[in-house]
Amino acid sequence: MHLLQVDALTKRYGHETLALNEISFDVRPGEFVAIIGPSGAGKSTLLRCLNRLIDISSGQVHFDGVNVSSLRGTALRRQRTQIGMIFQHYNLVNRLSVIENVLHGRLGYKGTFEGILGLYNEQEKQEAVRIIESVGLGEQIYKRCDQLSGGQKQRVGIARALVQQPKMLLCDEPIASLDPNSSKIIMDTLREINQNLGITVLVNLHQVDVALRYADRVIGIKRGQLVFDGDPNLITDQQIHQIYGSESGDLMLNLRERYAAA
Ligand SMILES: Nc1ncnc2c1ncn2[C@@H]1O[C@H](COP(=O)(O)OP(=O)(O)OP(=O)(O)O)[C@@H](O)[C@H]1O
Repeated sequence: MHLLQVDALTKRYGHETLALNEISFDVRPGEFVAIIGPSGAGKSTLLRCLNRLIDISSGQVHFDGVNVSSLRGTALRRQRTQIGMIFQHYNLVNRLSVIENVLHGRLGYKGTFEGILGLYNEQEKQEAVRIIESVGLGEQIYKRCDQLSGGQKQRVGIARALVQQPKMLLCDEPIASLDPNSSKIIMDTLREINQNLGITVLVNLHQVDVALRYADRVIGIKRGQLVFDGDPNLITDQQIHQIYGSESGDLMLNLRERYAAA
């Protein structure tokens, strides 16, 4: 049984740009999948199509047995509670506290009235505190988000996604704005969530070495097409070259240096 089934997914922006060209793949529950590819390959577009932040031009996406390709209104909102989203630039409300931002993850479960008034029940608040503590932000619960470091902000983003009680996390370049130390904390946190809570993770990454280190499976995208789908241990220099083209020379050198140092 697959959690996610993507069939011939195509996305055009206007008449000019074919951002995704008939992409097909399936994801089983509990997989940790890294999506790699050069800038402009279509990685962000892919994640945004999967939870319908943007409309699909053609093809189909099934999530947990539901065809999400054509969902609208309440049905789409309900569907989105099942999928947590984590962004490169965190998408937090900076003037609000950590717990207020995290509770925003519950909005998909609320009616408009409750949502506008920010009405959360005691159980939701306790669960939010527990999750904030679990990502190591116990001392920052009432701090405004503009007083946090980038790595801490991203942990708020992860906590906000987790209070949704999602079946899958979609992470769009979650470490692209972070230093190596914070990046490691975020990737370790995502791996723990995957392994301990069984939540399926799809993560877009620029850094091939990080993808190879953390993922069970790598999907390579180039100019909107799927050009690799498999075990990260089996990816060859030639395949990295195929995905990254002329950028791959430095990449492969970096990879070899890193593995030699490990
Ligand atoms: N809103 C948009 N309107 C028009 N074209 C877009 C839009 N968003 C993305 N594109 C185009 O679609 C293609 C895929 O972009 P996308 O952002 O999905 O790639 P990416 O692999 O995530 O790149 P990066 O790693 O640089 O974020 C690019 O050609 C981009 O210019």
